[in-house]
Amino acid sequence: MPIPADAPILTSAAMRVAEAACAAAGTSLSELMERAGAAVADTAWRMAAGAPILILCGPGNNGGDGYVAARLLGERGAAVRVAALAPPATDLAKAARAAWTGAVEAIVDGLPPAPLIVDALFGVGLTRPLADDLARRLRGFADKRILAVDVPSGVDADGQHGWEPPLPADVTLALGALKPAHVLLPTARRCGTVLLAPIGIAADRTMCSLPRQAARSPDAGSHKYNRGMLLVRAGPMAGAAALAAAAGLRAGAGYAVLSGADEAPFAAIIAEDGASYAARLDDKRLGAVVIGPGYPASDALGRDVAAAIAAGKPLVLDAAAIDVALPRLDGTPAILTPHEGEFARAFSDLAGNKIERARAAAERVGAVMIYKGADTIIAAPDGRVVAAWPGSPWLATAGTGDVLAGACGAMLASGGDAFDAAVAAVGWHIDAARRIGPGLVADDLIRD
Ligand SMILES: NC(=O)C1=CN([C@@H]2O[C@H](COP(=O)(O)OP(=O)(O)OC[C@H]3O[C@@H](n4cnc5c(N)ncnc54)[C@H](O)[C@@H]3O)[C@@H](O)[C@H]2O)[C@@H](O)CC1
Ligand SMILES: Nc1ncnc2c1ncn2[C@@H]1O[C@H](COP(=O)(O)OP(=O)(O)O)[C@@H](O)[C@H]1O
Ligand SMILES: [K+]
Repeated sequence: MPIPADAPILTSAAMRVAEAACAAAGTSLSELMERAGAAVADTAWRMAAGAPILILCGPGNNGGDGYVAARLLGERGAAVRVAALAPPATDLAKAARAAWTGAVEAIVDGLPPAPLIVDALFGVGLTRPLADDLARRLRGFADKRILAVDVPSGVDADGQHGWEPPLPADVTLALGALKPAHVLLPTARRCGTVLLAPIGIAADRTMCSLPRQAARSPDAGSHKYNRGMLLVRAGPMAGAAALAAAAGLRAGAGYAVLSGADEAPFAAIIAEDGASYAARLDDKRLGAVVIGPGYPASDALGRDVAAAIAAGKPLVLDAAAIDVALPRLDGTPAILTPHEGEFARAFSDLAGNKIERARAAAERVGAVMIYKGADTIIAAPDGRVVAAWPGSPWLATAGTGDVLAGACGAMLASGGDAFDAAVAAVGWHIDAARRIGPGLVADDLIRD
């Protein structure tokens, strides 16, 4: 399901800080609610296309947005009804309720539905799961078009609890910024198409969704070495390392060496005996080393990882190489690419949602983390985060992680910040997968 690219992601606490800063700078909270309600009204107007609309309002400011939207839709001539769970409890919601001159029905069994339901029950203020009765009544509307205001009600916006909403949305209109729940499973898949209403808050950009243009292009000043010389160290399953090396070239490396393999998928890749590995690590032109694809834990892996760390070159560590390297990374610029199982093994003590765990792991290791999965999170030791939801589910097939490791190597080898390199690699990987689509096998990503 689509999500706005390069959009800020704020927790509920950060939203309240941004809201207060806005108020301090002269924009009243009622103006923010008016803008939010206007954005809800516009989206509902387009989704309803003339059909009747039922707006479900909660007691807080999420409900307030619903009352504002009802008033504006009524002024436009839409057939709009309002049903409330409880009287408004905040001053802003009370004022918004008072300005709605129509009837307010109760959310009870038998409440007549409408083709479009606007869910303005709870937003970032939800503190516990919805009551069973309410959840059951909401499920009764599941066959209607659903527009969720900020988040589908019942979802914990911060993504701390994976509470499932009784009424998954077709469209979720995020107010001011995305929230963690829009980009983390299991809730992200309940939000439908996520749209962003920029209501005028100045959102911190430490956490963002994936930028649209992530791939890098060569220019007139490029040559094979400054585009990046990549060394991929093969283990016993040389095919995985070959995929990584080929992906490295496809993703923009100028030169790829596959060490410890007899053959490579492209003639352009230099496949050579592992005996020259140490000499390759010493090559001043070498931009990055990838190690881990197809290389299970063994003494040999330990030696090869240690040599790469000692060489001080930027590293991409995948699979078993992650565990081997962990205690001794020591400031070497690196990208680690664990999937769920590898992350759990290496960072079993970390708690919190996937963003918090990825961040804590990055900070602990002093390296960039690509915590893979359908809701991939990229985290830097300084706290920066990019969330890559929704990716491409066609990537759920063997070997695509090896391809990603190679792409990371390519981006890292061309120089610059390891976090930017990781973001570029994840973007390249997802773009390539989307171009291929149905039937994708990992080899397609390198033939592309
Ligand atoms: N922060 C901002 O910058 C803006 C926020 N706005 C809206 O305000 C919302 C947040 O408003 P609030 O903080 O008032 O919070 P909510 O409206 O999300 O809900 C809070 C209310 O629900 C009650 N509650 C929480 N969990 C419940 C449960 N499980 N069952 C029953 N009652 C429950 C609380 O006691 C409180 O009365 C946002 O999601 C957004 O829709 C917008 O008006 C515009 C600007
Ligand atoms: N359901 C999914 N939706 C989107 N991307 C996925 C999904 N499942 C896996 N991926 C992506 O596919 C890749 C799989 O990597 P990994 O698990 O290491 O596989 P392998 O070791 O077989 O190469 C990762 O980039 C991951 O983010
Ligand atoms: K809502």
